[in-house]
Amino acid sequence: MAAKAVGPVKRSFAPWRDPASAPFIEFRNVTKRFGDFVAVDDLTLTIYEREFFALLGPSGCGKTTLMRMVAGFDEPTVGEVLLDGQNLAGVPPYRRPTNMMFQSYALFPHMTVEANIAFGLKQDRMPKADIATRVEEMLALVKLTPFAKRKPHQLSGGQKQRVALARSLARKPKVLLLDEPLGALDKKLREDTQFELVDLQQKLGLTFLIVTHDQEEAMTVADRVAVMDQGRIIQVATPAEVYEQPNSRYVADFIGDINLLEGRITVCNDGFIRLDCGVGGGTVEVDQTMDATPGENGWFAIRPEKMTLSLDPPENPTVNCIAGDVWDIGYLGDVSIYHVRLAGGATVKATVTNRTRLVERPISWDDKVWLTWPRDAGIVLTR
Ligand SMILES: Nc1ncnc2c1ncn2[C@@H]1O[C@H](COP(=O)(O)OP(=O)(O)OP(=O)(O)O)[C@@H](O)[C@H]1O
Repeated sequence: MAAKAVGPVKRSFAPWRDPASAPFIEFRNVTKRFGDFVAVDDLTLTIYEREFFALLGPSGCGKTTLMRMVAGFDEPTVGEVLLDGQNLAGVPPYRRPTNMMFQSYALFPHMTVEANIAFGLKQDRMPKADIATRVEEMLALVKLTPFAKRKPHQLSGGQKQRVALARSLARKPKVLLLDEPLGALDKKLREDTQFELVDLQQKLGLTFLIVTHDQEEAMTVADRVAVMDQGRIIQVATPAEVYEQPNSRYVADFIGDINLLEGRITVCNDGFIRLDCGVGGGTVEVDQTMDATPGENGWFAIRPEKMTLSLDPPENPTVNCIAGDVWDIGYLGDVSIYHVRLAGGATVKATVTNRTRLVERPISWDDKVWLTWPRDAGIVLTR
């Protein structure tokens, strides 16, 4: 993910920081077992109204199961799921103010776009005239008015995705549940659609819960992200927080690219930590406040784009400076990723932005280089 910007700049919306905010979706000590297998493990989570919330994690970590418990396709084995203060236990899916949009879209192939959008409304026995108005409104919302009479096979992947979205929104759910909604789209269309989704969510003022294993997608669309592992939430925070202040090696490593150097904490004062990373990493000093004791093991975590690579040694190389040899260079166009092998044998990645069009490579294979960084560039993790 390199030095990519962290999502669109969002409104100043942060109900999770306000103790007076009422929870909207609440998981209270929820466990979900399938036979002996624990898919969700004693999980507690609060999501707020109008939030765009992303569940992120590797395959099988329980993301979809969580979402299905909101939709009513699964019930918790233990614990409660509440929506707007109401316990959802026993409420069937069609009685819940939620709608789930699947990756496959599940459009009816023999029906036109407008008939697909109208389907749920007919089932709800909405008066015909109202259905027509609502369908028109939804078509305009997803910019598909000219395609109303087409069948799904006459649409592109992105258009089908928008029909599915219009159909999910037609019944005006309070919560839209999106399970890998953009999985079928190519990268470029996917990126455009992510911004459209955010736009739509803000325009409608709805709560969106998205499941994805694409971390860039989660970072782009979400107000907050929950990073999951084996049925548990490891960290819930804004995209910038999970990127800049991961609470563990698991989160640091799952989101973007990161270098982890193991060491021993030698000094830990208020706002300052020193770590001895041995021959490979040298002495690291970090501006950070944390609970740790000298002597404890720690990991210095730093993103590749936060290191400066140089052919010349720095003037005062006592801390936050390591030397190594360029072992590999990955040219990605916008940036190059340098793999630098340290004396101890470990490899560190550093990203260099290719600002000029020059194909000249000032730093090349086997060059001896120095990596430096400021004291606020990385963080120390103890788990
Ligand atoms: N109906 C079921 N019966 C038995 N096991 C299930 C059932 N549904 C899910 N599981 C198991 O629970 C775990 C979590 O599944 P879930 O679908 O929630 O994962 P996920 O994080 O959404 O994964 P993916 O990203 O692959 O969709 C998996 O190991 C899965 O095999």
